[in-house]
Amino acid sequence: MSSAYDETAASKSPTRPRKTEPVTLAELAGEFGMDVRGDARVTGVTLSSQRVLPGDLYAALPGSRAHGASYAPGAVEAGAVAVLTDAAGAAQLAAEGLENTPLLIIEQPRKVLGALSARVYGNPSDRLRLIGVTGTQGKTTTTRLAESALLEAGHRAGVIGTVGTRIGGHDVKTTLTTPEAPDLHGLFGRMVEEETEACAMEVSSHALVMGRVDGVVFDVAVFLNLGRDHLDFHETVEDYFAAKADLFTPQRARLGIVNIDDEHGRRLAAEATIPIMSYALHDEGADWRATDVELRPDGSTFTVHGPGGLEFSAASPLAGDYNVSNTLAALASIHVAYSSAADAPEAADEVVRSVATALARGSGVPGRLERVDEGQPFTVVVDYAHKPDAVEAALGTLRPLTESRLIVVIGAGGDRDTGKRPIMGEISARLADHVIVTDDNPRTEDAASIRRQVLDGTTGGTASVEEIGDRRAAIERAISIAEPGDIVVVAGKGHETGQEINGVTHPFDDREVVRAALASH
Ligand SMILES: CC(=O)N[C@H]1[C@@H](OP(=O)(O)OP(=O)(O)OC[C@H]2O[C@@H](n3ccc(=O)[nH]c3=O)[C@H](O)[C@@H]2O)O[C@H](CO)[C@@H](O)[C@@H]1O[C@H](C)C(=O)N[C@@H](C)C(=O)N[C@H](CCC(=O)O)C(=O)O
Ligand SMILES: Nc1ncnc2c1ncn2[C@@H]1O[C@H](COP(=O)(O)OP(=O)(O)OP(=O)(O)O)[C@@H](O)[C@H]1O
Ligand SMILES: N[C@H](CCC[C@H](N)C(=O)O)C(=O)O
Ligand SMILES: [Mg+2]
Repeated sequence: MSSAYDETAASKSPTRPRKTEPVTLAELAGEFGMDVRGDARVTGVTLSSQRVLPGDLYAALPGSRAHGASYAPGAVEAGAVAVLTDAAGAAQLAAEGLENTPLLIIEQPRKVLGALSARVYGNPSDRLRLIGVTGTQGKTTTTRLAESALLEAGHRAGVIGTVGTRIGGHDVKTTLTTPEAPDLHGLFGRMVEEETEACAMEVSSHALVMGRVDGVVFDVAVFLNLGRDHLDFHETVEDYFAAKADLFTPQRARLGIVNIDDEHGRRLAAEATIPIMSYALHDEGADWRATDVELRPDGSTFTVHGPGGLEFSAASPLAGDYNVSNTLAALASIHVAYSSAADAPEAADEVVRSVATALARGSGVPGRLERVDEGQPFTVVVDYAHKPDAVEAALGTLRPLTESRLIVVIGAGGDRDTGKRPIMGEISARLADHVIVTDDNPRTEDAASIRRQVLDGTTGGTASVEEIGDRRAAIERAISIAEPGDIVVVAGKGHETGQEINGVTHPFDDREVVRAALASH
């Protein structure tokens, strides 16, 4: 290995390994069946011209807005030593005056991108205990719980998902829930360098369809549930199920942990082509069960029953029975991840017992039933519920915990599935006492029209309803009317720190806005 590579910009980027063994275009072309023009020694891969580091292979892929080849000149300027593209991209490069740039050419380059990225970074995922979590609801919660409890129990753990990435307990900024394959394998490479043992990551259905987890074989894949979501991206629920089910095939995972309380989970357990272990709160036939469940406003305790008579107690820092289900999934997947052939037979039992004890010491999950407490005589909770099942779950959990009134501030995001809007309005007006319909991220849509669609759903409910478009004003109003014993829920944005309106993201954090409102209450 040349020590020069330690001097590259990669050594300063926390999203990449500091050191990689250079690989030549000729080697990559041979291994992945690509045409090659010229040669270069590649030390990294990226899909984004804006994140090129010197020595990178820039993957110029066709997209929905542009062909990546249009950004190749910028990529080369930033230090890319070669470009991976298709025939159309190669022609575009020539037209842009980049005819001498070393090239790898293949039809459908996205199909090789995952395996190629893994190769460039030295297949780091093979050296991690990898947990991949899919489902409509609960991915962030489950992965973050797994990571924080592993850390608390003394294991070096990482997590990748909607709230970003953490390596050894340190935040690393990533933007997609499931990063693109080159970024993902780079992150794994860094995790291996940081001596990470285990990584829990969210696998979105977009990621599966777009090949973002290609080149990864998960030690354990987890299926939480399937509800209404992303019907803007997947044409039918059947397509959406098929996208998620693809994770439970031998090329993607060695074993599946599946929630059989969920209708689609039962179907997956029957149809999957890898070994499956089931978990459930309600189905007594499941391999992993939780009994003696005690739900409190600030968390829950329960007894876990696993295979082979394994039994231990667990205490989760999160309220709600759905979070008991998420926690059970996290514990079962940790047990599987620590039960590889190379481990001593009892090792996984020991790990999962200590993790279950550590859970309550771990942090909660940002923006998931997150309480904002400034000593006020009522409760304020910020929750990322932005889909019908999530609104139902969060409000359904808080309703029986409410001594007086349940006040909900809610909206819906623009440029996303429109069908969910009235359903979210209906659920709010049925479960809450007072609903304030406001803006979420309008994106490029007319905010008033989105609110109208949410309001349309509220008409048959028992709650009183008002409309305040400005989200800050809506939150201030909710706080101003709250009385002792009330619970105020601010739904939809959770951990988000910005509000996107017409392409501009304005700083906005529900938790901070609540704190400011409480200060002047
Ligand atoms: C539908 C979708 O997922 N699109 C993703 C896709 O876009 P695209 O293929 O259409 O790309 P494009 O914008 O036409 O650009 C073409 C190419 O030029 C490149 N480019 C573009 C601009 C530039 O300056 N430089 C540059 O190199 C792009 O990286 C891309 O490779 O490839 C892009 C590059 O990686 C992604 O940023 C983009 O995600 C967009 C931003 C997105 O919003 N994705 C969401 C829907 C998403 O993936 N969400 C899921 C889960 C959500 C959930 O369940 O909650 C997630 O995993 O995050
Ligand atoms: N198992 C569950 N069943 C139903 N609702 C849930 C469950 N877990 C979490 N929720 C609700 O869904 C919201 C989002 O949870 P979380 O962020 O963990 O899910 P996610 O799958 O990562 O979502 P996203 O795809 O939007 O990132 C929570 O704030 C809560 O309201
Ligand atoms: N990953 C989700 C986040 C939605 C968050 C919510 N605040 C909204 O804007 O709808 C999406 O992009 O669909
Ligand atoms: Mg998530």
